[in-house]
Amino acid sequence: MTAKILDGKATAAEIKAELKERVSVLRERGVVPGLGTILVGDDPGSQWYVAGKHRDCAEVGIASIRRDLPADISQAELEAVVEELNDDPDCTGFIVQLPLPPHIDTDAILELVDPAKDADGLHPTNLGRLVLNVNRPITTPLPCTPRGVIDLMLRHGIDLKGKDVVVVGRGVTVGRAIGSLLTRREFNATVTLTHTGTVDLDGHLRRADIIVAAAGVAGLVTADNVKPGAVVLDVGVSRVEDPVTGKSVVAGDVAADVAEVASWVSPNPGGVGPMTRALLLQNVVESAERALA
Ligand SMILES: Nc1nc2c(c(=O)[nH]1)N[C@@H](CN(C=O)c1ccc(C(=O)N[C@@H](CCC(=O)O)C(=O)O)cc1)CN2
Repeated sequence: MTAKILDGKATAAEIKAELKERVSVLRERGVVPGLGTILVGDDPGSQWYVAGKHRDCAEVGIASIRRDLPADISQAELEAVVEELNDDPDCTGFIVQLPLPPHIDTDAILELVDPAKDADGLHPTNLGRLVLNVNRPITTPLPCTPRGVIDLMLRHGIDLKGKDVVVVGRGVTVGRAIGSLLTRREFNATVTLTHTGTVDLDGHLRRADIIVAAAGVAGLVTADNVKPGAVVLDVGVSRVEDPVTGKSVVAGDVAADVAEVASWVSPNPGGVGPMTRALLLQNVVESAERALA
């Protein structure tokens, strides 16, 4: 068996085309959605991700607001920038690029974001509403990566009802949030959240209909621990040394041989990453639509 590809790039392009239409409807009604980004420091990776977010905005007609700040900014100065975007009517949603420098209290910064403008869906109020299952239909932003994972499967015709989903990794942005989404009645999946303390991870993986690997451990999921015909999504990002060039390269959690046993795999890059970017835009558009309703 050779697995089919869950093409995140093509699916994200499809979502962006739909969003472009919705943005032009908003603009006709006098609303210009605007995404703000707050970037602290000069990490090249973070700069690249933020630049990508602004390119995506331009593609669909969302206005961009950038706040690029020095690495030695104080907590109080950064909080003032968050407050400024909370109060800016041109900014309908914004993100604080992570990670922040170690001297900054990240939780305090994220908590200061106006929940209605929380484009990442990571504010405690929005995560709390997700856990309480009170934002149905969607009334507050949802975390982009879990939403992207689910959309990627649904748009490839994969049925989630009654499926055994094993999530590897208990991080807030993916692992914890995806369980709250997938167990909603409209998806009706059964979710097992595994982590570094899980006994017999291989056994869990071998029983899974769907695996969402978000551990950040290169090559953690191999053909040996995947059930034939399973769907495998690779959300992991870690750095490894390329055996040929000796250079540091980005690696996913899923080994290449998984494609020999799975029915579907998401490539990495080109799978969940582009979906995360598209769902960020969708959160911004939905917030603007809600404000208008
Ligand atoms: N405030 C946030 N900070 C961070 C987030 C986030 O969602 N919100 N996630 C990551 C970085 N990130 C977005 O900010 C992000 C990372 C990677 C991709 C992506 O599309 N990756 C490509 C591969 C890129 C490569 O080759 O290096 C892919 O998967 O195809 C999108 C967004 C941490 N910070």
